[in-house]
Amino acid sequence: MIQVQELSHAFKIGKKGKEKQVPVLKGLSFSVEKGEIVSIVGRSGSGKSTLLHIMAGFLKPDKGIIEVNGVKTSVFNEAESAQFRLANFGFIFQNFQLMPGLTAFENIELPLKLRGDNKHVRTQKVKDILQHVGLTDVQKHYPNELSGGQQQRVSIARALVTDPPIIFADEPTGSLDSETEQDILLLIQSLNQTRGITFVIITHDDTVAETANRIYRMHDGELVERGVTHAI
Ligand SMILES: Nc1ncnc2c1ncn2[C@@H]1O[C@H](COP(=O)(O)OP(=O)(O)OP(=O)(O)O)[C@@H](O)[C@H]1O
Repeated sequence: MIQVQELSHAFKIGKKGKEKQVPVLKGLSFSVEKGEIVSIVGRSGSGKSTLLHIMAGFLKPDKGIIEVNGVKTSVFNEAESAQFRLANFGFIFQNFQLMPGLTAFENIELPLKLRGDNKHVRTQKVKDILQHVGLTDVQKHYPNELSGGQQQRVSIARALVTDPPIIFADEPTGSLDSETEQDILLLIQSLNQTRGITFVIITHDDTVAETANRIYRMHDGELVERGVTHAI
């Protein structure tokens, strides 16, 4: 489903004329199969977010090939990447990234508006998803009127509402207490099983990593497979 081949990326830092290259990804190759939950662990600064940004097409790599469902996305320009993202990827972030001026319902509805769905289709889809993630009762609440776990459910619902085959999650439970973390991990597993969504999860946390079918560790710019926790 996702194939990453010989991916290299370095950031330039320092003053113009005296820039230094800092290599972050060094010829990294790995793949994610359809229907898997894959987690990527590694110490802070090891390049996990850089890898996610490249896979999602936010950042162009210096070298390497990325294919998603047989489509070579690494050659896309910005507009092509944005269009591909809207159709294929959902995102979940540690700090939820909800729009503070929109209700839970409106936050979830937003990607459907961006894609041009009509009001009737939007309402139906948002209602279905609210029920699936257990938020029907708080749909009119604004983000600051929701708990952390509820806000993360809204952001998961927003990621799901366009039916993307792949969801990227960057520290999805990083701001939650351990009980709420467990709820969110169970929700991710259930969405993986009932909807067949593929998840790529970046995390520091071993409990989160172990939700995955496969764990990779970022080490010295490459990914090393750390083990299969439970095969799909
Ligand atoms: N825009 C940038 N310009 C220069 N250096 C950058 C930039 N973005 C990231 N880096 C550097 O690249 C390295 C990898 O960063 P990245 O954010 O991918 O790590 P990470 O593993 O996700 O870390 P964390 O777990 O702390 O989020 C770090 O050394 C960081 O300082």
